[in-house]
Amino acid sequence: MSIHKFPQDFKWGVATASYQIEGAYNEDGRGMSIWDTFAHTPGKVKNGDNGNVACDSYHRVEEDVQLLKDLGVKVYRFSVSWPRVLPSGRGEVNQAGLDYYHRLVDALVANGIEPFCTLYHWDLPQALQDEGGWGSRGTIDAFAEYAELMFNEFKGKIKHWITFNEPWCMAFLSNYLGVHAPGNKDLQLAIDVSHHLLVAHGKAVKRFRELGIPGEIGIAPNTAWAVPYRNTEEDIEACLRIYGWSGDWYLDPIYFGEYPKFMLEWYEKLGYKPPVVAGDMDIIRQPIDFIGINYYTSSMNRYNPGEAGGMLSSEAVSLGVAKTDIGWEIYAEGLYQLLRYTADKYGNPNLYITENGACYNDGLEQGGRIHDQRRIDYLAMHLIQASRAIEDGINLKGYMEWSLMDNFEWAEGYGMRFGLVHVDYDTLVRTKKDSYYWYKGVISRNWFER
Ligand SMILES: OC[C@@H]1[C@@H](O)[C@H](O)[C@@H](O)c2[nH]c(CCc3ccccc3)c[n+]21
Repeated sequence: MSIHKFPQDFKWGVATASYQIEGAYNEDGRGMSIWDTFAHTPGKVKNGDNGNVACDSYHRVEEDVQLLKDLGVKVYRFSVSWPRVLPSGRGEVNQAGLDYYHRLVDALVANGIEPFCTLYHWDLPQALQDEGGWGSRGTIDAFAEYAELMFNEFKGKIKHWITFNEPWCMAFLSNYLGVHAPGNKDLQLAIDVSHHLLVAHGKAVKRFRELGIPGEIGIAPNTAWAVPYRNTEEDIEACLRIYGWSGDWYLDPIYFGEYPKFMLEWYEKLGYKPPVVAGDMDIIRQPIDFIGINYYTSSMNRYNPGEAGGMLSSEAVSLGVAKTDIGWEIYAEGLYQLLRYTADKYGNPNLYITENGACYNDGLEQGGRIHDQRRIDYLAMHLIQASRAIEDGINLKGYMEWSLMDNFEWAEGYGMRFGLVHVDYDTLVRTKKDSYYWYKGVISRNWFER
């Protein structure tokens, strides 16, 4: 057994997202989002689940903040529902929507918890989608206006801001693979969406600086690590394309003002390229204060130019390790390698792990306890790698576990549970799982033994 320690000021937290927990989808003036439309479309979400009610967090601010306080977190990462504050995406503000976030933020601050606000976690106002959504350059300025509204409204209260959660999901999972809202399957559209969201990110960061908003701002790509099947150039390059797809494609324009050459050449070989307009790259490359790392799993990849290799000619081969209940392989070493790669490539910037967690669908046992030992094991394995990264000089400043509570797991619906707290979706009763108590201990001690 060894002791794994963390720095004194390490920001321990948990994360959630608006569409996954709030519910109240048509209350108090909230406008429709693309996820309301998508989830209401038969066949898109397992069991026909949707976020109409979710965890009903819109009506349970005090109850949820009490869960956070009991857990002892220093930060709480949540996201804002853009259509709740701007029902049509731009123009008229819905004061009741802003009031909800004021209630949440004020309760957090009153309990000594720092709000960590994601401006966009996938719930685009449907009104903007009707005008082309992220495939249209018009959405860029709509986002910048939304961001400015939130910066001014919460100036001094919210000091940690994330523009976008997982650009790859916004672009490729949603517009090339068609798995998420709005469900398109168009590679050029996905490349257009990537570019437009990057310009929108840059404009928001620029306004953040110009407005003199106190605090820090960053972006949270989902970056999957990839291990080469054989130590050959072909397999290594197949891996480079995998994390280039979801990581470098977004971070290189921000840090270097240009798309990664190897990915540009790959797309151009297929006949695709980003719709760059003069001046875009200078807007995108506004300096940011941190990178949010969302890490869950890794893959082993090998070069395969055939069908199995897909658009990137990179085929995933099983790592031969245990999987969580959603089928993702458990590979904690990949977190360290990803942190190392990111630190080395982008000049050791401040990093937060903005998401890390596991899907285990353990249910309520007699006596109302939930023995999710597998989640505890998963978290411990990954926190060991986080502690190792810090000892190696990587500027990892915090860790936000996904997720505070079971919630709407996108296309998987409510069948996949990631929470430290169990939610009974019939009664909405919250029940702390064993992992909640374990994580509470880690936070209070700032170390753990394993
Ligand atoms: O799937 C668990 C969580 C989601 O609930 C979060 O909203 C989202 O930020 C998030 N990202 C990832 C990794 C990328 C991914 C997203 C969705 C589906 C499959 C993989 C896992 N998760």
